[in-house]
Amino acid sequence: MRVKICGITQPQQSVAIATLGATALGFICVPTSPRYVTTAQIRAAVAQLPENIDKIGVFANTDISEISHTVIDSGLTGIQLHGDESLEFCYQMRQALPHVEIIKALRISSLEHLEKTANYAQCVDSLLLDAYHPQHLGGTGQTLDWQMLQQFNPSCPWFLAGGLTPDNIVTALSQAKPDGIDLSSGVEIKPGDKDLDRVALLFEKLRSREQGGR
Ligand SMILES: O=C(O)c1ccccc1NCC(=O)[C@H](O)[C@H](O)COP(=O)(O)O
Repeated sequence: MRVKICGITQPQQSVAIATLGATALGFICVPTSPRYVTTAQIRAAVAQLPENIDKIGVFANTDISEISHTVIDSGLTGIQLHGDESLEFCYQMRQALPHVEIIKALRISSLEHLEKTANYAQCVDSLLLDAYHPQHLGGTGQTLDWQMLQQFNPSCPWFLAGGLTPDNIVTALSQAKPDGIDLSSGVEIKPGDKDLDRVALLFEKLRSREQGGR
């Protein structure tokens, strides 16, 4: 299972989190976020990371040329579109960056929202389902209704996000069956400052769940 830890701001934490077992790290490129990092900060973190770690930039309602410049200048291997990006935008993004992973994040508050995700599955590499919050786009610690996701099986791989923690991850995965998980505030001391003990605990929980066959 892919494990993405999002909202990294410190290069030394990115290396430690990769060593603990993360397969992907997320860097927030949304200036209003308390976890925002500049292109230069991302470049510094990426330079210290092994090649097999996915380096994902998180954008919201940013134009294609700005995203492309950030990706090229920083060495990101993927982007996560976390705003109101249309299907058309995702197709154009694919043409602009054909070799970069595109993840479309969708903030879900109802079954209707969930049904709309099918269209995006055609034009991106992966979906990421996050919880809806009226004021904030992400990193809110709000959980999704995992029960609603029991039958969710889109035509592309998907990440479960939204309020996941080392304490609730086993319950979440007993209900939803994602290809990957994404955590931010559930493994933080404060926004952008990850709690490495909580990250280690997360991987312990995932390992013992695997060993128990759950
Ligand atoms: O984390 C942010 O500050 C953020 C700001 C603006 C857009 C997206 C943002 N985060 C995106 C993520 O992928 C988070 O990991 C996701 O929302 C889950 O966060 P959490 O509920 O804290 O685990």
